[in-house]
Amino acid sequence: MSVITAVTAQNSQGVFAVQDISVDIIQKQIEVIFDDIFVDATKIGMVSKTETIKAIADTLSKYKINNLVVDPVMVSKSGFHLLQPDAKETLINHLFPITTVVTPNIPEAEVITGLEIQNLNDIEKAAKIIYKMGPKYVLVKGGHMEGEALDVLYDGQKFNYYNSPRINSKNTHGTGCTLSSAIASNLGKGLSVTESIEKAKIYITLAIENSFPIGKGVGPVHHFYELYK
Ligand SMILES: Nc1ncnc2c1ncn2[C@@H]1O[C@H](COP(=O)(O)OP(=O)(O)O)[C@@H](O)[C@H]1O
Ligand SMILES: Cc1ncc(COP(=O)(O)O)c(N)n1
Repeated sequence: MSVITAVTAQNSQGVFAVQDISVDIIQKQIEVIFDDIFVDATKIGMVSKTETIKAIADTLSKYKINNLVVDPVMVSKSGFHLLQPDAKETLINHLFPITTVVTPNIPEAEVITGLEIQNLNDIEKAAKIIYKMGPKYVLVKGGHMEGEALDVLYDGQKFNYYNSPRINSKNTHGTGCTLSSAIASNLGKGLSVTESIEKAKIYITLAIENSFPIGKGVGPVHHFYELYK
């Protein structure tokens, strides 16, 4: 089930316009879903602005939500600010405390923590700081680093590492969105957080390997059910 929080005009070359959906309709979309169908897991992606985030957090708080994955989407691959800068604090204060797994990429982890991230040690430092903001697990994704695509999970006590070779492809539009959705789906099926991430990492790696060059810019990753065994 989907709740539309904003409509974007975007293609492989960039994001050209955003229209936010009004708060009343966002709240109603959440209510009619949760009042009707049991929700095993929820994933939140682009949330755009303060009012939207507050509406989501307030409405979700009326329900007993399980397995909330928050992808703190801030800037698209093409450089468009998908989260208004003044909404960052609201995202941290209102959503992080109810989050099961938060999945920042490196630039997002830098904005959230104020740290400059250049190596694994910095990633681990950032994960510890973000953990203190309330989520049960922090997964810092390594797509924006050099070398292997290494994602680092922190659970408040120890780190787990999810590694894959870096695939030489320019078609990586939506890699983070895909990974967080796959993690949420796995949690909804009842897998543990670590198993969910392990399987999601395999899924995104195959989806990038099978991505295709449509459009003039950054093409999409490729999803098909056979990948997801
Ligand atoms: N070129 C690549 N090769 C292999 N894995 C990648 C590549 N780029 C990103 N990934 C993986 O895709 C997932 C999303 O990461 P990332 O691209 O950092 O997120 P975002 O889309 O939020 O910027 C992570 O598991 C990351 O390791
Ligand atoms: C609605 C929406 N959510 C997220 C992204 C980020 O994805 P990417 O960084 O691959 O452009 C996007 N472009 N659009």
